[in-house]
Formats: sequence, C-alpha cells, structure tokens
Amino acid sequence: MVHKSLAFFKGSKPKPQAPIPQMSADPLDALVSIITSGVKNLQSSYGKHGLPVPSLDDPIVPGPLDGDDKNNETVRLIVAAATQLIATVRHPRDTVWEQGPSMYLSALLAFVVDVDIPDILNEAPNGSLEAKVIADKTDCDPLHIARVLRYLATRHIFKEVTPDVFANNRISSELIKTNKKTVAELQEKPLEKYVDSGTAAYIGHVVGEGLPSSVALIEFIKTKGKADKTPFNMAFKTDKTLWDWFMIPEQSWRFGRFVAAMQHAAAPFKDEIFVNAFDWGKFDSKDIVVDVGGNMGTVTLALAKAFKKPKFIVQDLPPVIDQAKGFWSGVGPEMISSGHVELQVQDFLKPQAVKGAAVYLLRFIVHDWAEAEALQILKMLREAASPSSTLILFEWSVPYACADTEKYADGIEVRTAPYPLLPNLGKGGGSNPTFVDINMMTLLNGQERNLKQFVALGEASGWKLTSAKNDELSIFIYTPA
Ligand SMILES: C[S@@+](CC[C@H](N)C(=O)[O-])C[C@H]1O[C@@H](n2cnc3c(N)ncnc32)[C@H](O)[C@@H]1O
Repeated sequence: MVHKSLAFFKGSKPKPQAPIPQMSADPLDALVSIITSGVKNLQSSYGKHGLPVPSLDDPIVPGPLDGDDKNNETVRLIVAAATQLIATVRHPRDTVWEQGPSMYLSALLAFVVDVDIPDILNEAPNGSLEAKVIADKTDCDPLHIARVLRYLATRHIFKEVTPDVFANNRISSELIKTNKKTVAELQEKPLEKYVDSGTAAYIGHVVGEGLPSSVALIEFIKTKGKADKTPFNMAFKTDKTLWDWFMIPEQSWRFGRFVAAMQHAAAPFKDEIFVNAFDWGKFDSKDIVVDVGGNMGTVTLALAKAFKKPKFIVQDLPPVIDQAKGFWSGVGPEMISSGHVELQVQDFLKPQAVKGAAVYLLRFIVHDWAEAEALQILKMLREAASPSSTLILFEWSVPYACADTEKYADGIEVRTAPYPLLPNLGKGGGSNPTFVDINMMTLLNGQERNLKQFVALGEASGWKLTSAKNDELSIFIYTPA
C-alpha cells in the first residue's frame, strides 16, 4: 500500500505521475535508480545505529528500526521497483510458469507450520538439523522433508546449510510460534498450538481455510457467484457462513486460530494511527465509543490507553467476547473493573443496542461482507445513531493499478507513487489489499473497496463520507447524511 509520506494530494485533481527529478525517463534506469537510492537510504539508516541491514541468513532479532515509518516506506519502494524490474526483464513464460503454481508455496508453508519445523529448528542445539532428524521429529518421510525444505530454501525461506541440512533464516524464523511453547508442548496439544502463535496462526488460517476454497473460486466466478454462497461453502460443503461454521464445536480450534491470526495481523498497526485518526479528546465520560465487531478490542485498547474519557464498548460474537475477557484480564483489568471499557455481545446484523454513541468505529468489518450485508451493518448503526454521531471505518482501500481519475471532495486523499511505479505500488503496496480482496471474495463473498465505493456505500446507508485519510490503513470518517 502506498504510504502516507509518498506523494499525496487532496481534492479532485489527480496529479499526473511525474518522473523523479534527475531520474532517467527510461523505465529500467528509473527502476534501478529507485532501488539503488532505497538501499543506500536503508544502509545509512541502519548505519546511524551502528548496524548493518539485517542479513537474510540470520533469524530475526528485535531491532531499533522495527516499525520505522521511513524505512517501511523505503522498503515498499524497493519492493515495488524490484518486482517491476523482474517483471520487465524476465521472459513472460518464466514469470507465468513461476507464479502459476503458487499453491505449492501456500501448501508447503502451511505444512511446515503445522508440523512445527521452524520451532524444531529453533530448538536445535546448533540451529540446524539433517532432514532425516527433522523427519523423525515430525513423523514424516526424510526425502519429503528435504524436498519441501529445498523448495522453500530456493525461495529464501529456510536455508540449506550443507546438503540436506537445514536451518531457519530471517524469513522462516518469522514462522516460529510466538507463544513460547516448547515443541513437546506444541505437539502434545496440537489443537491449541495456534493460540497466540503470531504469523503461524495467520498462515494456518489463510491457507487452512483459503487454499481448499480457492479451488472453488474459478467455478464461483464463472457462474457470477451463483454456484453457491461462497467458494468456502463449496469447498467445505457447508451452507453456513464462515462465522457460523467457526462456531460449530468441532471447528472452534479454527476460530481460536482465526482470532489469533487477526490479533497478530493487527499488531503492526501503531497506536498512533487510531489515536491520531480523530479528535477523541473532545469527549467526556458520558460519551460512548463502540468498537463494532471489535474482536479482542485492540483498537479500543490503543484509544483507552490514550484517553481516560469517553467510555469504550467492544462488541463481538459470544465466543470472541469470551476470548476477549481473557485478553483484557492480561492487558487492562483495571479498565474493565472501572467501567472505562466494557465487553459486550452484539450481532451487528441486528439492531444496535447502544443508541446515540458518539462514535461507532469498525476496523476490517465491512470488507468481510457483500454489498447487502455491508449496507445492513451500516444501516443498523445509522438507525442507532444520533445526529451528532460519527462513523469511522478503518479499512484497506484498494487503489486502482492506474491513476485514479475520479473527482473527490476536498478532505479525501488519493494515493499515488513515483514514475514508473504503479500508482498502487504493485507488490510493494497493492498486493496486500488485493490479496485480502480476493481472500474476502473466497471465504465470505466480501470485498475490499476503492475510494469511490466507500463514498457509494455511505450514500446508500445514510452516511456522508466527509474525510478519507491514508495511513498504514485508510481511515474513512462519515457523518449522518
Ligand atoms: C476481520 S475481523 C475484525 C476484527 C476487529 N475489528 C479488528 O480489526 O481486529 C471481523 C470480526 O467480526 C466479527 N463478527 C463476524 N460476524 C459478526 C456478527 N454478525 N456480529 C458481530 N461480530 C461479528 C468476528 O468475530 C471478527 O471478530
């Protein structure tokens, strides 16, 4: 996603993409120049801390530049330019042959996470193990293990240290479960291994539910979505929505994994995104902010830490609110006991219990739903709202892969990027929202929306979009129309 500090403009007139000064108009030269200056910036930024840019060979260790906005922006530009450079110079056949069978990458990532290989290597005394030892510990065939790890090492995930001996590298170490369980503990209770496990839970969910469902996607699209409710319904042979299916007792471990995945996916968002999104300081203790479909309530946590007033209510489905009670007993029991934060069961497709809230905020909710349900959710809130209520959506917005030629009101920001990059930064920025968009279609018949669609969604549900800001994610602020 294009970052805030890249070229931005407000209002109705999109700026043409201007070549970066002193940069050749030749696209290859311009791409190389973006990469070269980006790498120099990274080296200098790490150099100021007396550090080299982290090596791909070593497992991740926390560093002073983790989450640094400027570095993140530089990395996005390097990724966008490097991907475009590869796409330009490589023979199209090779690109298609390589990218087409990406399902093997998904399947093998889910496999290594499922049998705890990153954790096993992490426990190895010298950090590496022969494939046959890994096979013993995972009850798999040694040749299979070597082939899987070599496939991944070839893609820079794991390292083949000597023939058939593998170790974690920077990328595979991201898959070590962060719940600090030993391999013996993980293997003793496999259904609980994903709770608090970080990226492992994310891969477990997106591949576990997504990969089988993706097979049905082709039929779903070819029948204009009439083949069944969702590709997920077709793949898992169920009529239930993903949410209702998650609530079946035998799938509850998947719901736990999903909740852990969401919590982890939300973790990189800095508190300031939410704190600075709106003037929360103007509220007093009688005012209520409702975090609708709030999951664990991580947005609320950021706000409640920063503002003693207003009162916050986190709403979600019953099993999630149960899990949230455990979460809050760890992160803020005093906020619960004082009533500063309340956890509440509320189905957002039904009439909203909290009337006249100062703010209804929803992060990553409307993208889960097709138009009819997304409208229903927002209409329920509109019915409960008072004239002074505000609706805030925190969502990915999916920028076009070309310049946005729509005319927008002042206060609505549009993203762009330097020549010759795609305006949505391609894989440097656009891939996450476009991946989530297709994931939403596959699992929920939901969709990521672009700016124009966010305006229209408000108009059809009684809300007027008054401001759209771009940070790590987009912030849409509506008032009652
Ligand atoms: C993609 S997650 C987003 C969670 C949270 N807003 C966040 O950003 O971390 C969607 C949330 O919607 C909740 N949800 C799904 N259907 C719901 C419903 N009918 N009523 C209330 N919450 C629901 C899920 O339990 C899940 O926590």
